[in-house]
Amino acid sequence: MAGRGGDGCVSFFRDMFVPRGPPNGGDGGNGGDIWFVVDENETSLNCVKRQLKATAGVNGKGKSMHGSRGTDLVVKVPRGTIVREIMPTQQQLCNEDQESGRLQDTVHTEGSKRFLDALSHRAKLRAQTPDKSELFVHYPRWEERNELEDLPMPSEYLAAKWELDHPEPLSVDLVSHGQRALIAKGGFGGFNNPRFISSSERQPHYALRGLMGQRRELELELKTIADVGLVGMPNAGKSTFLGAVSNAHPKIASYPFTTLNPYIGTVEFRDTFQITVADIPGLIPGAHRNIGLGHSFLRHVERSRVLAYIVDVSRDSPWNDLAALQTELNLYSPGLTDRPSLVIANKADRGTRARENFEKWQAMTSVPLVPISAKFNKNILKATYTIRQILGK
Ligand SMILES: Nc1nc2c(ncn2[C@@H]2O[C@H](COP(=O)(O)OP(=O)(O)OP(=O)(O)O)[C@@H](O)[C@H]2O)c(=O)[nH]1
Ligand SMILES: [Mg+2]
Repeated sequence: MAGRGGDGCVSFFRDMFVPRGPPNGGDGGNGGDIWFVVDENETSLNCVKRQLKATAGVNGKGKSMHGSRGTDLVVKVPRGTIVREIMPTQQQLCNEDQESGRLQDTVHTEGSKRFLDALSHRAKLRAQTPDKSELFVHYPRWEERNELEDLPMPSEYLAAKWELDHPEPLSVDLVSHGQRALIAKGGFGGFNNPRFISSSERQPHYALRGLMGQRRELELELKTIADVGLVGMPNAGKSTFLGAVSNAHPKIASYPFTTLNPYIGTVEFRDTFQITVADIPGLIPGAHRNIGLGHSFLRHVERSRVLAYIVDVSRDSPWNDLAALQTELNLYSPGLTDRPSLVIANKADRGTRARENFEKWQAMTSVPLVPISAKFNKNILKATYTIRQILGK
């Protein structure tokens, strides 16, 4: 929720010789806004609190002192964050309608029903337009004397209120470093009493209250954006590969499902060209039935331009592993495997079996196949240059 606007102040100039001077209240400050800003160093949404609140604007004071603006709340989010507004469901809207209609349900006769209809309609209207005098701060003991029914409201106030009452549903995709999005706008700060001076009113004994800040219910989803997405079975060596080619230091271990969260590394070439690579948890056959860690992480490779399949080439018939991976990708999002891709045949250091497998595989496929040993840093450059070549196409 954004900050509430501060109230305007009603006050008058006072001096030893001027007991009733001109009005000199100050305006209330606007409430703080809530902003999201993309920071590429953030990797997860854990940093975003469940409830966000910006500070309120300060009330105006006498001697024309304006209240200061509420401080904006700026929240860092990772690149690839998608923000959506949660709209009230049909059911919730129905409940609200029932609530206001409850009065009617207890009535049976036609005549009294019409009477209660009118009553509840009026109650509804009143709920929408609160007593106008409540929108103002009154000078002590002037509440009764201030006649504000016909007072025109300032256009800035009306515009701010319109915006608050008719919010555009929020839907943004935060894709680049430094990108900002206004998530909730702070409330309008109330006007002071001098602003209400007119030909008919020289001494206004009222000032405007501030408006509430915007309040939104949002859903955040992270769909990582990297140039290359690493896809492979658990233990194939995805994280070892990422560690070998980039500045990242992902956790590596000899058991499956070492990686539990997506990880992004940047590969730097000699000519300063850079590519980002996303390492995600391993995928196993049946992931679409939520076996293993399921499909939930595939959204992190969904937006990659190139898919790099990491396959342990020392396993029996490694091409079956590739087929299984592709099946899972297509079950997650049909057509995902049409994306430019290459196969990185890892663990090529593992004896003759690895070499035989590789040679056999190369003879039967047309996809780029690069043998490497991520662990012993063999042929890594060939792999990164092949990726760069595919990206350039
Ligand atoms: N011999 C050999 N072992 C490797 C090679 N690359 C990785 N390994 C080993 O394979 C094991 C798994 O490596 P990881 O990089 O953690 O595999 P991963 O694909 O990230 O696994 P998950 O995160 O569990 O999906 C580790 O014990 C590595 O040391 C390689 O090129 N040769
Ligand atoms: Mg891993």
